Amino acid sequence: MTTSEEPAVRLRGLHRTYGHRGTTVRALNGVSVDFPAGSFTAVMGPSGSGKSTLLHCAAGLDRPTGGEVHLGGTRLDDLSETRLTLLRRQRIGFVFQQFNLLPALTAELNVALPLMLGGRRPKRAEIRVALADVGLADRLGHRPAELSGGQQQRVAIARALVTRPEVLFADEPTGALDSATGREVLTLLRGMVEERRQTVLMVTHDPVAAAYADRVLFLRDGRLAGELVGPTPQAVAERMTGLEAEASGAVR
Ligand SMILES: Nc1ncnc2c1ncn2[C@@H]1O[C@H](COP(=O)(O)OP(=O)(O)OP(=O)(O)O)[C@@H](O)[C@H]1O
Repeated sequence: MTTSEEPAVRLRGLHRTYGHRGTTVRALNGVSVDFPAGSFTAVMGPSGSGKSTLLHCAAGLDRPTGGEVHLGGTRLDDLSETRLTLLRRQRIGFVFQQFNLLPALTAELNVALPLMLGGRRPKRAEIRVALADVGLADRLGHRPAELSGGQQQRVAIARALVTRPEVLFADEPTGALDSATGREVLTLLRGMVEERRQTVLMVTHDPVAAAYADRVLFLRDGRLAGELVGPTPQAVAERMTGLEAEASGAVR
């Protein structure tokens, strides 16, 4: 269980290398950071800086090649595949850029699925509440193709939160949405943080999206390259411009 002193997620000396055509890519190169319970953190950085790798390692979707990942009091990086699958199912929620809903299932069944996979027979009422919480009480019987992009992402958020996970990981959750719809989704995530103390960790390219978080972490070449607490879109954009200039070699 997570106690008040314990961060929701703790990363220590995280390394992730990939072998690619005989060369080694260091996607993460020694990242240590804590994500407090009830906090909303955005991760930003130039393309290829390691954002998705960090999110995937922290969520137990990928294994680091070195270092430690702790979720509450549990160390993830050395769990067996079976225990890791179980832990992801019970304690982690994940939202993807492309929603990843099952096209043949209604919104109601998409949301019920994680509970069913966990061996439970979900009560109709709890699925309805989960969908009502994201403003979709009237869309229970719709399939993904019958919903707008923003509505599909809301179903995906309801699905990710129905198990009451300790941490919600979101990889570019507004990347496939127009800016107005994206803002609605971000307002929803912000509300989950404020009303439920939901811990949220989000990768984004968008300074406006990042400014919804309490804190923005910047990555460069697989390492932490600073943070902004209480970010504004302007401050985030300025940092990103600096990092991108460094990444392209314009500044050293
Ligand atoms: N499966 C893989 N095999 C080989 N290299 C990989 C793999 N996944 C990621 N990489 C490399 O690791 C580095 C970090 O990738 P990652 O996807 O984490 O970056 P990112 O910051 O999320 O990028 P983007 O903003 O473009 O999505 C990149 O150089 C990428 O090419």
